[in-house]
Amino acid sequence: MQKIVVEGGVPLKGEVQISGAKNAVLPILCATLLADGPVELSNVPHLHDVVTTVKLLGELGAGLTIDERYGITVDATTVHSQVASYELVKTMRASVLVLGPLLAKYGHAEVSLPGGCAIGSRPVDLHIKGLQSLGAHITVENGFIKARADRLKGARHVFDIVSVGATENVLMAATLAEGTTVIENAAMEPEIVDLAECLKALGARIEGAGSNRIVVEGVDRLHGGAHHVVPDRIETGTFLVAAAMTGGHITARGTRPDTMDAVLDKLKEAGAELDCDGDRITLDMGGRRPRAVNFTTAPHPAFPTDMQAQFMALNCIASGVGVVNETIFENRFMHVNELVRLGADIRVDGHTAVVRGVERLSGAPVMATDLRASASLILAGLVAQGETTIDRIYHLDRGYENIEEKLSGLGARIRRVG
Ligand SMILES: CC(=O)N[C@H]1[C@@H](OP(=O)(O)OP(=O)(O)OC[C@H]2O[C@@H](n3ccc(=O)[nH]c3=O)[C@H](O)[C@@H]2O)O[C@H](CO)[C@@H](O)[C@@H]1O
Ligand SMILES: C=C(OP(=O)(O)O)C(=O)O
Repeated sequence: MQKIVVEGGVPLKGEVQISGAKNAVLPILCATLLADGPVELSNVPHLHDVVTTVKLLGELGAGLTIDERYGITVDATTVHSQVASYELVKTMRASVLVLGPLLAKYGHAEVSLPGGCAIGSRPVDLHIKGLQSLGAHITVENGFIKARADRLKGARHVFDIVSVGATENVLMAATLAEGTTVIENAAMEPEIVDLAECLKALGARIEGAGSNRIVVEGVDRLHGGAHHVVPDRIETGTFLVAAAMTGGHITARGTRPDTMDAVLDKLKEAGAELDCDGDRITLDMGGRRPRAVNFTTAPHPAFPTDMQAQFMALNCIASGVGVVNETIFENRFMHVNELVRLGADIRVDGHTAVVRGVERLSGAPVMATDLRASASLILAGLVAQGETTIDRIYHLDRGYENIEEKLSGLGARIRRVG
């Protein structure tokens, strides 16, 4: 099995190109199922999760063309199956996002339940309730969500709690429903805005994406079109934290500073100097040790759960004590024990982790447990004395494109072995 080996101690310097966002491209690939013509996607990151989604679309019968720059064109006019199998869905939660599009387009869909994952249970009751509000009949049998509707009907739906995935499923389904759908307490993530932009390019009528109230005027059909995927704010944040931890000076290129206020504010609080200029963010730490920061994860625009592990790594070597509250997932502290193996001082009590910064970490073999946990271990390895070997890096390949090449380009001593 492949591993990543990091030798700590180099302050990162230089420029890094940011890829398209995993959490935007996955729902957008699912949305292509709604269109009556080819949909051309650019700025698609080359990630394992993208490969899995493409495989799923292929299994459903969609025509797929991939160009030399990893632009993907999906032609869903040849789709002949409305069943998403367990084999593909189990490896990736985002597969449940074919439910809304298949149901809206074909009047029926069967999608395997995604099941839990390392960071906590991943229920889909909110997805189901939302689609039921649009008139779908849904049962859960033999591990499958089975949905049926002659034609979905627009309705007002108020989400009990903010859910990114459920907002996406209902938004996609509503584009082809009869009449107006109002989604209240909608998720406001930049990836929802990007999905709405793509749907609009295909002829959907949507207002309010990015606010907590989205209004969709259903249309009879969506046509083909083109969309450029939004840059990955979590990948951007991960590189900026890496630079801050190593006392470095880097520029992230091809990103969107306006999508990451909470993260940039925390970096400033940690002592980083930041300069945002168009699609570039420059961070200068000037060799200083970061200050520990307190934060609580919550839906956008608050601090993202997908940056929790990386900032936890920063707190490990910062001056002072940082208190971290995780409110989205019940089990998203899997990286704590691994960081402790590198010499970190962290106490967990329920949803709260108290991190006392130490002067230095020391390299050791560690195990990646999920995607962002893997990233946090690389970041810790970048500042640890000696060699850190990270096992089970397939998690990393789900969500970071060429992370070791990109970090090497910034001067890090990092390599993949095995
Ligand atoms: C609000 C939030 O930060 N969502 C994150 C969540 O999105 P993802 O779409 O996976 O999860 P949701 O936004 O749906 O989950 C938000 C909360 O709602 C609960 N829930 C969700 C669906 C459902 O049917 N029933 C239910 O109870 C979840 O357990 C969770 O506590 O994970 C992604 C991957 O890490 C992140 O990119 C998203 O930012
Ligand atoms: C956990 C993540 O992704 P997923 O919801 O696809 O598991 C993530 O992006 O951090």
